[in-house]
Amino acid sequence: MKLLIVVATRAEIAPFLSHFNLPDQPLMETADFDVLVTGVGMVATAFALGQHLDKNKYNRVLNVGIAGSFDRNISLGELVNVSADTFAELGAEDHESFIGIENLGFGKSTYQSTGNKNYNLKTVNAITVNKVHGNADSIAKTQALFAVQTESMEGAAVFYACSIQNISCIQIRAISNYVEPRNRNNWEIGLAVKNLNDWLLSKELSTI
Ligand SMILES: O=C(O)c1cccc(C(=O)CC[C@H]2O[C@@H](n3cnc4c(=O)[nH]cnc43)[C@H](O)[C@@H]2O)c1
Repeated sequence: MKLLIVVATRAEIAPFLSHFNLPDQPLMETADFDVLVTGVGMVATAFALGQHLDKNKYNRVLNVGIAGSFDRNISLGELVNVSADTFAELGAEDHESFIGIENLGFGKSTYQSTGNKNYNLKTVNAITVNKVHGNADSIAKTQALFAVQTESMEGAAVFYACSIQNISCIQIRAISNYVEPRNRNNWEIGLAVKNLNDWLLSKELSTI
């Protein structure tokens, strides 16, 4: 059995894929690891990963990608290890309040990494969203509700699929931007992608 690397877009791990000369297709298989490119967002990720894990066995899943940070103590380009990830929009609005899915009695919204190791990275809690934050009011409301450090559009979906399939799963993200009123000029996608790929290429993948 081997490692499955899950990523939303090919661009986020292009240097890694080039290094191993992997073809431009959603699933890339090697002797030591496979790479699944799911598409952006929790729906695309849960479907692609669920379908794949149903027919293929792995001993570990590694979700990688870029992410936004609420926490200004985390530098742009820095890598973080996400230990818990919450579907932030799952629930109901109740006038000015929000009722989480737990309190509605329909399940749970937070999923954990499993089999985590010490990678010498900051460990953070995250949310997963359908809509990238870019409005001051909604950012303030979200921070008051969840008090997490980072957000992505896929992380909780990967943890969810792995928990159903009982597969060990970790999530490493490189911070490309702060969660703030939208200003695409402030995003450092190139730096985040470089640092993420340098980290991946520095690792003996079988030890992750
Ligand atoms: O142009 C945009 O507005 C834009 C919005 C989200 C993502 C992108 C990407 O190019 C990469 C896709 C990937 O990025 C993750 N991501 C990065 N920053 C954030 C964030 O602040 N909030 C949520 N997700 C973020 C996300 O996981 C996407 O899959 C471009």
